[in-house]
Amino acid sequence: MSLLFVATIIVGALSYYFIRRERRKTRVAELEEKIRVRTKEREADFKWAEEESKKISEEQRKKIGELDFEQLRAALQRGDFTCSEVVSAFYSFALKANENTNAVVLFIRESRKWAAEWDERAKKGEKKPPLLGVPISIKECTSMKGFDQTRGYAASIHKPSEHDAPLVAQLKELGAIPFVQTNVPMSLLSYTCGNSIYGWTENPAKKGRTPGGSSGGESAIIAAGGSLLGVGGDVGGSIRIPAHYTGIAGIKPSHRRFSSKYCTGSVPGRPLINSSEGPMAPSIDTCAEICKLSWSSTWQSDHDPYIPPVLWRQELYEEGKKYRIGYYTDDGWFTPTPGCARVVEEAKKALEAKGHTLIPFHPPDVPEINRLFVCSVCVDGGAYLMGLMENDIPPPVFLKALMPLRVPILIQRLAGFVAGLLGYGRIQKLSKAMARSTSELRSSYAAIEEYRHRFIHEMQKAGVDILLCPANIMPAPPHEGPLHLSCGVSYTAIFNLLDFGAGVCRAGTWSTEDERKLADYPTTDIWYKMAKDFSKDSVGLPLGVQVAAPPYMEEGVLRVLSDIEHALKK
Ligand SMILES: CCCCCC/C=C\CCCCCCCC(=O)NCCO
Repeated sequence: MSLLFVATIIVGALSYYFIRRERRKTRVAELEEKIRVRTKEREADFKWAEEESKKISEEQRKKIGELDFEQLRAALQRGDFTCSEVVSAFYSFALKANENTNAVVLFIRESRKWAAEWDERAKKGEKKPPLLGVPISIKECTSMKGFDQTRGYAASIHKPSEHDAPLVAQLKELGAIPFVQTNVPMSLLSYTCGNSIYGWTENPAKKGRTPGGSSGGESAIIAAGGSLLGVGGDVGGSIRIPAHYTGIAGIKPSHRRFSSKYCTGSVPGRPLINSSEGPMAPSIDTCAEICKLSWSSTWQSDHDPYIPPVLWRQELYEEGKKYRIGYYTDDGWFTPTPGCARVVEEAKKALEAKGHTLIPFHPPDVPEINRLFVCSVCVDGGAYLMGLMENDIPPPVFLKALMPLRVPILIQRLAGFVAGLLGYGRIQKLSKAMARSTSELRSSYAAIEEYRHRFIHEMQKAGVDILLCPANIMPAPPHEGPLHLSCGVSYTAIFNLLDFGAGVCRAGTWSTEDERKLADYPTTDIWYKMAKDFSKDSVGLPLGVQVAAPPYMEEGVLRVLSDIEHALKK
């Protein structure tokens, strides 16, 4: 009897195992087929773009390629080039940029039609909108009607969106022409850039290094000259870290300045830590111009009543406006590698020279805030992410990164306790990040709400309006680096948790002196060792600084970044 029982259990377990294995095989085959089809569509798209790019003379293309954003905009307004000529030129710039970066996901073929329509209207003498004919690149997960927002999941191929994201829709009405979709990391919850559908995106400054993420396709195409303006999104640094790694600029406004309607985030249903769309461009002045145009009317709140009708506040952006700026180079959680702190000191001096007042500021309790961020950005301990990944075919390093989340929460904490006994306090701290119950989740949310008021109070006490700090702990690391160092986003994630507006502009370059000083960088735990390792051999890589301010003060952030960029950008 008992033998029969044991045999039944074994047969049952084996059948379950084999059925699951077969199901998985069938699923993988289905997903691989989807990727094969998408790869063919992508190749066809690139051929199409190549043909279309020939519809302009070499001489015209060269002239267009020499223009920056403002010059191109003015040339289009004057009618020096038609929108169709400009879009043709940008197909070729994007293809060229893609050769070394693999930033482009798909071309938006309707751009050809939109350009022709604007040309037609201009011919009829209609009033020209302010962004007439300016081509813009769009992060893959930003809703575009008729296009997939896969977020790197093969399962989401051929499930096109029915709507444009509000920021895209508004930019289109202002005359801009979305012409290309750009790459993201699978899940979006990482600051690298790669997935099984489209592969890895390279940093144009150095092969083998990431352009950052999740808006890494955007930063790469812009830094490589394939686009003059892009739309990214940011829930923990996804606009700002790519800007820092590639030497461009970007701003994540506080989340109720642009509507997020129709935007597919990394973890839907997440309160408090929200994703914000925002502009990315070679210069912060372009980002400022886009914010100004967008907030010069109540378009966003007219289309999404959850957005308060806060208009552009020119008085905060006025050239010559002086601010009291709190600055720090170390947040008390993760000491940045040398160049990343040095550029903050240089930006501080440049701002003082412009007449701003710089005051040392210590953000309170960042280690605890980092723990609360990880808890709240995942919400359910990683269950949603793991569900999607298990039903898909992630690059192996993504599975490795998710491994700690597969361990039951009690074991995570026990392992953290042991790490604490061995002197690895930071690891112990993060091992307590995931909520074990809704009651723990609620108390994390309560702690975030309380922290927001405490932080503002600290700023008021110190008499500062705006903050200056590093953009990230290191210069652009190798592709897999961010997946091993998810805890390396404290400098950016804090401003998502606070819901501040925050932006980054270029402030310098990793130098031989930074490389030499790296020898003294701490190696007190595995995370510091990795950051040190990933920062090696970085001479010549771009470095940015970050500026942040409480909600609805984005104009001040843009003013300070512009002052830094003009003083320091080489
Ligand atoms: C892919 C592995 C995920 C592991 C989960 C680790 C938990 C927390 C990591 C936080 C990292 C945040 C990076 C944020 C990137 C970002 O801003 N994405 C924008 C999405 O719209």
